[in-house]
Amino acid sequence: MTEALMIKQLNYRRNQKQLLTDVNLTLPQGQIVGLLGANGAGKTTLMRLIAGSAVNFRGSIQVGDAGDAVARKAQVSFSGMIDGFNPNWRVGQVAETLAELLADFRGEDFYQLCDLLGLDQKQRIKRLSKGNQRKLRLAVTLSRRAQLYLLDEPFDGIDVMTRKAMLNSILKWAPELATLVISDHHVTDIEQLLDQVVVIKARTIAAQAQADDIRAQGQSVEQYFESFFGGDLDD
Ligand SMILES: Nc1ncnc2c1ncn2[C@@H]1O[C@H](COP(=O)(O)OP(=O)(O)OP(=O)(O)O)[C@@H](O)[C@H]1O
Repeated sequence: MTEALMIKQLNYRRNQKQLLTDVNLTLPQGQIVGLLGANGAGKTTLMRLIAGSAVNFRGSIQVGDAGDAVARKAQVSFSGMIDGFNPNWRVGQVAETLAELLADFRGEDFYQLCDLLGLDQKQRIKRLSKGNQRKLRLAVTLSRRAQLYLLDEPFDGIDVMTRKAMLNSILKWAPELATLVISDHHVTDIEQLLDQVVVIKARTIAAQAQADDIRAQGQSVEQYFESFFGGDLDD
């Protein structure tokens, strides 16, 4: 079986700073994976590298059959993709533009997701509240047909009701065979979704485990995650 993601000996430096060291990670198809780490651990950096938004690393990153950054961009739907958009655009314009740029963008899915999440097509990006900006990111990310979805802290600053709507969207819209990686440092937000947990600490992968195995040992995913930090969430 083709793995969804295979990373070997990934090392990445920026501005004379080592950001990731000897990262090895393999993820199977069809799982929801929590990428858990403290602030500054390297979650966003790792996602940008996988998505092909950051380059010039050592080692290899393979998404399905796609190895180079251009090929990976076509296989990975990354929530950070929206960061370069014109803040004056309206929500509807985002969809129109993406439909022109990306062969795998599904406008119908996007409009349905917007309805489900209560997003107004006519609102300009810059006028959206923080929560609505997070919803837009989620809608854009899930509206692509990709092998791998990377959701970078989708629930940051999100209230409980909105979080429920977003969790439902993820469960409903994530294609069965795709793999979803969700980064977070508040494990409780995503614990119920997770099949697998990857802990990133000190610039590398500290652990990888199936959520069911953690629970079978009488621990919650949150307790498991916290056990790597001894109550101190510094990376
Ligand atoms: N271009 C860069 N040059 C130098 N350092 C960088 C650069 N980009 C990120 N960093 C540093 O790399 C580290 C990892 O950052 P990253 O954003 O990947 O962490 P994170 O785990 O996503 O954190 P958070 O949970 O706070 O979002 C941080 O110390 C950050 O300051």
